[in-house]
Amino acid sequence: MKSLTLKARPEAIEFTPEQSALIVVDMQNAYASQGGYLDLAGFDVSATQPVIEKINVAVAAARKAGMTIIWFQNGWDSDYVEAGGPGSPNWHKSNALKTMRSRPELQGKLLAKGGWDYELVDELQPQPGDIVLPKPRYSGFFNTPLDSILRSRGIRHLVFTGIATNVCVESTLRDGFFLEYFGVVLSDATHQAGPAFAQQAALFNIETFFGWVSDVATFCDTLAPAALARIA
Ligand SMILES: NC(=O)N/C=C\C(=O)O
Repeated sequence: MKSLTLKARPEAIEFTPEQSALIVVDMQNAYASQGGYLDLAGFDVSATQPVIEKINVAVAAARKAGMTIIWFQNGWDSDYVEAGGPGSPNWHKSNALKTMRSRPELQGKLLAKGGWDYELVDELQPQPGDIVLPKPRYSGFFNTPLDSILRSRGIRHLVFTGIATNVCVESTLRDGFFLEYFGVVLSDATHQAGPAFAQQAALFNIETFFGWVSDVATFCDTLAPAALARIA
């Protein structure tokens, strides 16, 4: 296995594709489509289409180079037992749950397994061999088998894409940092929930304290020799 050097901020980082995962965070209608949860809760999702396209490019390059692809889907059972009741901070802070409480006609629709809001967007669909993980909270490490899956495969580097940069992407990357994973965000394959400064702040935090920041073109250029070597 040959290690590659990815140009990134604040400095380049070495990784081996076979020991790295491309993580796609919550690219569901809830987060990326008009009429989905974020849109209904008042967040701007008008600029998510380019992000979807960039993620498709990054996923294809990662797959060709032999990286593991992991897709997260955020949400709960349709009775919202997994969301927690008033005894859970999630019940108080989740804007999906709050939106449904203020608009009862939406009850059972937002982030509920089996519904359109929960589904991944049509343009981004897992392929055989990819790993799809449901998650009940912002961090992909919480109450999921992510850590075991990564450790059993010897994966130490996590490349992040998805929505939202400042919530589930950052939460998962931070938890990964504490578990000794090296986290890299591809900034143009992510989008924030909230104003543009939320994206800038999340990327600042990641590049300064928790990980590295690169972009899809640089990632694909770096992987190209590994993909060619696998074909040859
Ligand atoms: N996927 C996310 O980053 N989610 C952000 C907010 C939420 O799920 O309420």
